[in-house]
Amino acid sequence: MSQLTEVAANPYADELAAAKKAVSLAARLCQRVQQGILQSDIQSKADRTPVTVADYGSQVLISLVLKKELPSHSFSMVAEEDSEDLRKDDAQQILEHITSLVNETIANDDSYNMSLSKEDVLAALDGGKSEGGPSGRHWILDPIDGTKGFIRGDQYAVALGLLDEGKVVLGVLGCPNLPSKSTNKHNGSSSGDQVGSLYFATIGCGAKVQALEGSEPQKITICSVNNPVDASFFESLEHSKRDLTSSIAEKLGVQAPPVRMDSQAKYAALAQGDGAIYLRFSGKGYKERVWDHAAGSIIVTAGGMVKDASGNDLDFSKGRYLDRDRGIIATNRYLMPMVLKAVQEAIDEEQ
Ligand SMILES: Nc1ncnc2c1ncn2[C@@H]1O[C@H](COP(=O)(O)OS(=O)(=O)O)[C@@H](OP(=O)(O)O)[C@H]1O
Ligand SMILES: [Mg+2]
Ligand SMILES: [Mg+2]
Ligand SMILES: [Mg+2]
Repeated sequence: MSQLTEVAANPYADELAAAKKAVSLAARLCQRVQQGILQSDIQSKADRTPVTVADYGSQVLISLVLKKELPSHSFSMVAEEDSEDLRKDDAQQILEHITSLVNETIANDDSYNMSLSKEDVLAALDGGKSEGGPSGRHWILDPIDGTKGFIRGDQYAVALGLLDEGKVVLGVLGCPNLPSKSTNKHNGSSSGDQVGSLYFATIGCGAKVQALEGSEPQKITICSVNNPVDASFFESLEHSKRDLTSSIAEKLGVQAPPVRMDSQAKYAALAQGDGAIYLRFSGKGYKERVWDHAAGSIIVTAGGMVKDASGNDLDFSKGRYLDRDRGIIATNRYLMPMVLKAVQEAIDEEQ
């Protein structure tokens, strides 16, 4: 397809190309850090959740690449991290470390001839303080989703979405540790799946996967199981109300044990047909953040459905938090009505 035809078919082709480039570069930084992560690379945030040099480095690189690749676009970003903790006196060493990680990642790639100062790094981080909302365009970024999984050496995702007039129109998920069925199918490999994939979708154009290091994109499809007895479900490793999800699974007659996985890699795995259902029910009072679902949900909705517990679409237009009714359910269109019914019954019984 010529570039002109591609732009006509996909009005977000330029943004998609920039987002894929940004996420790939950030994933490279993350992979390097995960291989040799030290206790001194990890900090604790005010809400007691962890953040690492790679979360910060990834956010800096992504904002940098998006600005470089889309110079004529206005820039607004809703991102998880900010510079506050790094501006403290005792954070100077870690800030230096982040700055050199970012500069080394740029130097190892041929695209940009530049070097960032510590001030540039702080300013790039604060470019993610937008409130988002229902009008205009806003990037939505989780520079590392599943930081706990990242630290453990397990699954994590670099998750970038684009909100346009309150709707998610594009999503890219870099999943360095997730095996991709689709890329494997086409490279003829029989000795295990290709690990390290880039999943992406733009509204109305389906979802695809390619190797993080670059390969021909392949379409992915959600599984077509229509009997819940044959379905398996994903849930979070640490933030899941297991009593509720097991009650839902029991009502559905699901036989397989839950697949517990960190991060939006769950959405990617679901979108490529590795399982049939993703149930996300967090503790009472926890408000979901838009960056934990924007990229993942559009990759699933390309072939499946993502709803809240009342069967409504997720509303990303309300700022940094998701306006939703208890719980998130992702599955194919055959299973969704049955899952929603089981969810309602399980919630009613719980009350
Ligand atoms: N209490 C509570 N309940 C629900 N969700 C929470 C909670 N605390 C944090 N978070 C958010 O969960 C994000 C990670 O989601 P996961 O699906 O990877 O969870 S888990 O780590 O597997 O449990 C995680 O994203 P990252 O901070 O990007 O890792 C948080 O935004
Ligand atoms: Mg997250
Ligand atoms: Mg994060
Ligand atoms: Mg976090």
